[in-house]
Amino acid sequence: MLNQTVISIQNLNHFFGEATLKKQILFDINLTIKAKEFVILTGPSGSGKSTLLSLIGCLRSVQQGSLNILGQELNGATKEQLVQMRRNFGYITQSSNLLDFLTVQQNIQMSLELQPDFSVQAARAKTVAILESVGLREKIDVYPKNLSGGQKQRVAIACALVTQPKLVLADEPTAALDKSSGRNVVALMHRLAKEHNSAVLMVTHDHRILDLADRIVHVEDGKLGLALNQELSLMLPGFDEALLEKANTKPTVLTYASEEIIVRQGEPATKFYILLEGDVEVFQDFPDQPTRLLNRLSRGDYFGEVGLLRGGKRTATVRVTKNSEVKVMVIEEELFQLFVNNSELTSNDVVRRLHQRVMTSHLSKALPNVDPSEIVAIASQSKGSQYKANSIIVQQGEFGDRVYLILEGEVEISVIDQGESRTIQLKSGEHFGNVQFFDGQNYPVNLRAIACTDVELMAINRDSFCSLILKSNTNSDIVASVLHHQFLNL
Ligand SMILES: Nc1ncnc2c1ncn2[C@@H]1O[C@H](COP(=O)(O)OP(=O)(O)OP(=O)(O)O)[C@@H](O)[C@H]1O
Repeated sequence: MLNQTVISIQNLNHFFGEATLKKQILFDINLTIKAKEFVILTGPSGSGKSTLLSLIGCLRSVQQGSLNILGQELNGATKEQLVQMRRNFGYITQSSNLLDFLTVQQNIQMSLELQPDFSVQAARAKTVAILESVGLREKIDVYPKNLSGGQKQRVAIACALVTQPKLVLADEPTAALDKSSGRNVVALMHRLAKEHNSAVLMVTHDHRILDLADRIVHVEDGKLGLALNQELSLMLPGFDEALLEKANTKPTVLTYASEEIIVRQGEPATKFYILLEGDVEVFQDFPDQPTRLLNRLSRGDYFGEVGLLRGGKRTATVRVTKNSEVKVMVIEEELFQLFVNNSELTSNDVVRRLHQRVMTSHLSKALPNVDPSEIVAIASQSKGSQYKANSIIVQQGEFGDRVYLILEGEVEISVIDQGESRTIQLKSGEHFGNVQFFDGQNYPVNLRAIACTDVELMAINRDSFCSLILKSNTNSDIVASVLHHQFLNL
């Protein structure tokens, strides 16, 4: 049910006008949308978005090509069949199109009256429930003129979703709203559509809500494509369109099938990848250990930066998750460096993720029994920091509320143990911290840490680190040895 195809369009063309005035508006459109997907349709004015939406909404007849909705072919459908099909849809337009002479409840009830199993009692219960989910239960008997713009749109969402439609079509639903109400309205629509298993196709020019989409498609001159610039601006916060225009290379899109390998550990790194659709898994091979799953990535993630910024070799293998199909935007190294070098925002984001990933890899190696998602969660809360050679990282006597994991460089640790001073050299992948961690108190540290070279570290919150160590305790000997070796017996 969840993977059910709601819309399947193949080779769709559409024309306006007759004879010599005949003009093609849509060209060879291909698009599939599945249940629960939230798809945003963007494109310049006059590019054909509304025409496409009206065809999908069964407000026009298909002229050429295939438009299949919920398993029914609509090329050749009669007017009655189109009307019948529309009952499966919810519509949300720019201005809420509520009827001013009806109360909120009566407006919502109108949507329900078209349903075959309509009953007044059930309709009232459904209306109350949907108004509760849009946060407007107390407005049930109010007339639309007494609602704000954002509240009207929330009622419009209630009208569109109360029938649990398989497909919601939204045309610029935030156009009349300010930034925060616009975003709230779309976030609400997103949540409710997922809860009701509805697919959503939303036309918008509003760039502030693009990150809420599962997928963005773009119409230009009647042709459909992926919205690569919009995707870039979502993933790389300092994306600059002018820079892309000047660059010698442009991003391309590649598709990979279930379980196909996109990058392989050990191979040279020359490209950066942005995940547009589907899911991947990241694996790493460590010497003398079984291959380990490090991370699962989905739309909204990128990968490939570790190899490009560290040593030029792939440090992990990225493989398409079983039964997923993946679309990635591929960016050549030169273009990636251009983005990173020209934007502090992008550079910070990429370096932050790189630190988290190197940390994930080190911790996964040290703690083989911990679920990768727990390590990723702690890595995403940890902070990277850099120290110049000879600088002090931890001063003896400071409070020890964190553990330090060395990502790059070497650190010299001095410990005074029973009146005797001992020194040890730690390197990338090793960690240090307070010896008394495990009784929950903040004791002063009895060690001093100095950077021997330039050093990059991740500071991990003490309690998070302890919880990870304790979760790895399926083999208590390993835990005991990790603790003993890393903290007690320096
Ligand atoms: N009924 C019609 N007869 C002739 N041409 C039309 C008709 N409707 C739309 N067009 C033309 O088709 C093209 C696409 O229009 P459409 O409304 O689909 O664009 P759009 O991308 O939705 O634009 P906007 O973002 O401004 O709403 C435009 O060139 C428009 O002038």
